[in-house]
Amino acid sequence: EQPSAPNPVAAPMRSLPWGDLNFLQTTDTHGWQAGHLQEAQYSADWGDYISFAERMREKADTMGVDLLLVDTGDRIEGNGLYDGSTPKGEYFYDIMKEQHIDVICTGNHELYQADAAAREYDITVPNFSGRYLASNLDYINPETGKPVPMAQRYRKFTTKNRGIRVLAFGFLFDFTGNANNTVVQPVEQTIKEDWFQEAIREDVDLFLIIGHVTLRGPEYKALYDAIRGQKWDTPIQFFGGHSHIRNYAKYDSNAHGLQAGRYMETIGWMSIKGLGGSKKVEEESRELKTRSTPTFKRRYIDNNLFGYHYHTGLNDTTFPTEHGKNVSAMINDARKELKLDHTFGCAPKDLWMSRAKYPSSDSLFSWLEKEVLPVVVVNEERKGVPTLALANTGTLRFDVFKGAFTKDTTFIISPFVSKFLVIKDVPYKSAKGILDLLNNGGPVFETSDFHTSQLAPPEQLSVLEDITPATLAQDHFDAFKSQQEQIPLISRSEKDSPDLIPGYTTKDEGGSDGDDTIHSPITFYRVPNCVQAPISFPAEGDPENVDLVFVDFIQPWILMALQFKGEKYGKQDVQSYTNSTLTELLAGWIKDNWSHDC
Ligand SMILES: Nc1ccn([C@@H]2O[C@H](COP(=O)(O)O)[C@@H](O)[C@H]2O)c(=O)n1
Repeated sequence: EQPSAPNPVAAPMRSLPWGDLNFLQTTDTHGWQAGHLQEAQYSADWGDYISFAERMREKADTMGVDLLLVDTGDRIEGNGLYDGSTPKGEYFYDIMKEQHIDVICTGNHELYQADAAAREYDITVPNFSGRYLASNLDYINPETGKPVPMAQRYRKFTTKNRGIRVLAFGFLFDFTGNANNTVVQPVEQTIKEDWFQEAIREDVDLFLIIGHVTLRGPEYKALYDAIRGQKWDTPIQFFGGHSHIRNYAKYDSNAHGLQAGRYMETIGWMSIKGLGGSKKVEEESRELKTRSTPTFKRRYIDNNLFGYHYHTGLNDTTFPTEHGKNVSAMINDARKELKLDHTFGCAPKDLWMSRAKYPSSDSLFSWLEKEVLPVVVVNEERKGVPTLALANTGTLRFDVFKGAFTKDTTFIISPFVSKFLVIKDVPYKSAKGILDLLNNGGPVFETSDFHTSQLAPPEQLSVLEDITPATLAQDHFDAFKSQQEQIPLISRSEKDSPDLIPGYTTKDEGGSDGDDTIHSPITFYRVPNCVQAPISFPAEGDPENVDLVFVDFIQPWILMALQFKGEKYGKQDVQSYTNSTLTELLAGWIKDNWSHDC
């Protein structure tokens, strides 16, 4: 743990089911390798995760089973540990590489910026040489201008203890927002290629598909169909990512998928019992002959030391490995060098992305729209011109907690290098309808690559309905009726069971027993795709024209919406509005408005 991390709190736990082949998964860690320094239940760091993996490997060796680690991308953008240096990731890549990851792939965030994609190719791929897979991704060699595979397309290997023959692929969803030094081939095209068709005809005990892909997205459906077209019953294990949720999919009795959340909150655990393999012990071989299909089990591990001790059966003294401790020290040194604890001000209260309703005084997006945008969206040359300022809600990435607002917090909230752009003097009659179009979509966006869901926080890709106190109460009632595991714990006296900590209460295709820690549930309110602030509007009546100002990420949607409104604007009409990034503007706002000590 980092020195300033809060101590984990004891909670009722579920143990990890072991199989012949076991996995630990990270995904969408977004630079949170220092762990959560304001949330005790996610307070373990990358060093602790290294100790955990090493202790679990020792356990696996003792049991004669195998343990593999996978990471499914989006390792960068979202935390000062990556975003706080120039160039970005100065300390990050060295920290990341200390974990022995067996199969690793790329996420969309590694590809938004050309410099990040180049670092991925030059640093991360060699750091995980032979284990980094890029089944549908090419890098444009800057010297030749020609595409080369980002990394090897697939990997075939045999596990150490059980001799299980694994064929692994590493995919990225059909992403189109990448910088022009990479080429993402749609998965549906890749599966037609000769190398892929030959690979899926190989005789193996398990197909392992890791990807920065949502479990129920069309890409995994295509991959599943392609493999099942050749091998009707070879077990397939999928690992997914991208939508930031804990999730599980059962494609058939022999093909399952796991997705391990986001931001180093969750370590995914997957175990498969009954796989073929050349090194089975005698009695188990007999048992396996009678077993028709393997069994798949999953857990979502809260990333904290209480859980790590619980799952390894070790304690403060016996748990940490030298390697893990050294990596925790590396992270602490990097944080100090980057001055991530430097305080800009003190947040007077919690502001929530999705735990509070929008609009409301506790909503992060109401704060952005009402307090921040009207102050930071300024261009001296356009002073006094009526302006509509728009930002997508996906541009903010995490809650603000009451207390110190540090350099780290600015990147946690707003990691992107997005600046504001302007289209000047847009007729107000057209400009005023843009927000509604972006929020309510409609046919104009359905026919393009620009689905408006890309504007909102990724969690909303999968959480399609509000989770309110009323729905939670109903769930609790339903669970009670069907005698679910959690209920007796919630209703026991404090003496028997500690107060439950609010956190994940996952319901997925595996049921409602996936979380390793039993939590009390939290609310989730969906938010609009974009918010808007009117600035310098006349006291009465509507302006004739407005400056339409927006974060650069949403430019394609803005141009499309304007066209729909009958306005003929193109890229040539878009100009720069601010020199500073939203992150820098936010930091300035905090200094000016919340500058007192906590
Ligand atoms: N410059 C950017 C880049 C991304 N976003 C938002 O993030 C979403 C993707 O996040 P994942 O972690 O799921 O990959 C994207 O859809 C945008 O909402 C942004 O706002 N600005």
